[in-house]
Amino acid sequence: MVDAQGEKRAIRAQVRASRLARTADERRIADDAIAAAAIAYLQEIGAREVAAYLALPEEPGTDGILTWAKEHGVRVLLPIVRQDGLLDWAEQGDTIAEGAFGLPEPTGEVLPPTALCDVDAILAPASAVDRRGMRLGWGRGYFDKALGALGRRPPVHALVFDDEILDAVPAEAHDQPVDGAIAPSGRLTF
Ligand SMILES: Nc1nc2c(c(=O)[nH]1)N(C=O)[C@@H](CNc1ccc(C(=O)N[C@@H](CCC(=O)O)C(=O)O)cc1)CN2
Ligand SMILES: Nc1ncnc2c1ncn2[C@@H]1O[C@H](COP(=O)(O)OP(=O)(O)OP(=O)(O)O)[C@@H](O)[C@H]1O
Repeated sequence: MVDAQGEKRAIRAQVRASRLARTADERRIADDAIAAAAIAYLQEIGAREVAAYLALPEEPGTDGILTWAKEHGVRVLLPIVRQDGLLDWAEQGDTIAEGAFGLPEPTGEVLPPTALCDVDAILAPASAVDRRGMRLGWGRGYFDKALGALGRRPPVHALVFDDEILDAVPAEAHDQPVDGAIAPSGRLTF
């Protein structure tokens, strides 16, 4: 009997261990490569507004992308975890606060979940993605809900390390596929 939730838990545990095992040098090299691929993509589509996230040290980093966006007048929406399981958003500013689950969060004016409709591209956190575009998150459904609620959906790319691009991740009915992945080895389109 295939148990999608059990398989998902096992993949998340493996990814968590692999992320924690990376050295600071390895992280920096990977983050720089992800930023280069992401920035090239955002330039290619002429993005003026993007949704991304503030990364924990072990996650695929977004600092390079956020700095580039700030320098080029590209507006970035960053998620804020709500009590009810949805995500609010706030524009990238100069300060960061610690939010729910110890996640770094923006401190600006809080925008509702529908703010996500207006962006040109979404760079989503993920624990793994497969070659069909099925994305696995961290198990609370925040991005599945955020993406599932959008009428017109901007293109979504998962930011992952190369070893997180798998042949198949377990899919459940509510899982929202993504359009591509951005990893140190470059951008993949599904
Ligand atoms: N940097 C960052 N911000 C983000 C996300 C993210 O993945 N990364 N999110 C993306 O959705 C949302 C928050 N998602 C969360 C998802 C799960 C848990 C959590 O508590 N998870 C479990 C087990 C995690 C694990 O398997 O390692 C726990 O800690 O008990 C917390 C936040 C919004 N902001
Ligand atoms: N659109 C939705 N509406 C209501 N509940 C949802 C929705 N999407 C996901 N969920 C719930 O969220 C929980 C976590 O789902 P899942 O294990 O697929 O998370 P995930 O893909 O790791 O999370 P995330 O979307 O945050 O990256 C599940 O219990 C699921 O029922």
